[in-house]
Amino acid sequence: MDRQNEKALVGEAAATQFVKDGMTIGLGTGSTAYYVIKKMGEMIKAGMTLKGVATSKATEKLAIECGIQLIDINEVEELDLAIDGADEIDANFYATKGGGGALLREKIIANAAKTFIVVADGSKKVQSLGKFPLPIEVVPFGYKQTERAIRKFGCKTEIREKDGEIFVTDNGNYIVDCSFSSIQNPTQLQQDLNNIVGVVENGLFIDMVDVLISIKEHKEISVEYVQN
Ligand SMILES: O=C[C@H](O)[C@H](O)[C@H](O)COP(=O)(O)O
Repeated sequence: MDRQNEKALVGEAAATQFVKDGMTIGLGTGSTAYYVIKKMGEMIKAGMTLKGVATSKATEKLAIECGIQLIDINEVEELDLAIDGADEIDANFYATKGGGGALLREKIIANAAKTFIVVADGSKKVQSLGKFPLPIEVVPFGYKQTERAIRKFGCKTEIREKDGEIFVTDNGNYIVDCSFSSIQNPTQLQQDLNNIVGVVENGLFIDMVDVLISIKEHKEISVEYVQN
């Protein structure tokens, strides 16, 4: 099975198996979450009533195209589910996110959800996190100072760019992409990174994933429930 098919399969499985009539859902960002949102659009056309909270402006646009009624995160106390992709996920179900720059809103929305579901093609499962650069959202003021402070944790850093310009997140911030050869203690690292002045949030999602829907050996869907 190729990667695109895997993304479609896990995304559609998340929607059909977990999304129920009347729910309010956190809508993820990226090429895997895309299939969840598309499927939800079909479910609404077939008669279901659903509301969504978007994790990015790109997702907002897609959700509107799919006929999903969007509400503001501040209008709800909690969400029934949030369904989102990941850049990497390890055997402890610790994930990294933010490849698309949406990590801050994604983390706020995942935290607000009763159940946080990650949908991941087979390539996302890793022994230890760190092969994919870890995104960290920082405020623009003094970003080079913040970047230097991040580097003290043993990574190479790059300020993310798009079309030759510094990439700006939906929140008006920058992203520092951090290459660690391997992240040894993700729990400690996420705390240390968030203690740096100028860091808004990091892309480590520790003890947050409740369900992982992925593809086993590039063949079949696997649904794993996590005890947090
Ligand atoms: O900021 C983007 C998100 O964290 C994405 O969910 C993550 O990068 C995975 O994206 P994709 O499903 O496109 O690989």
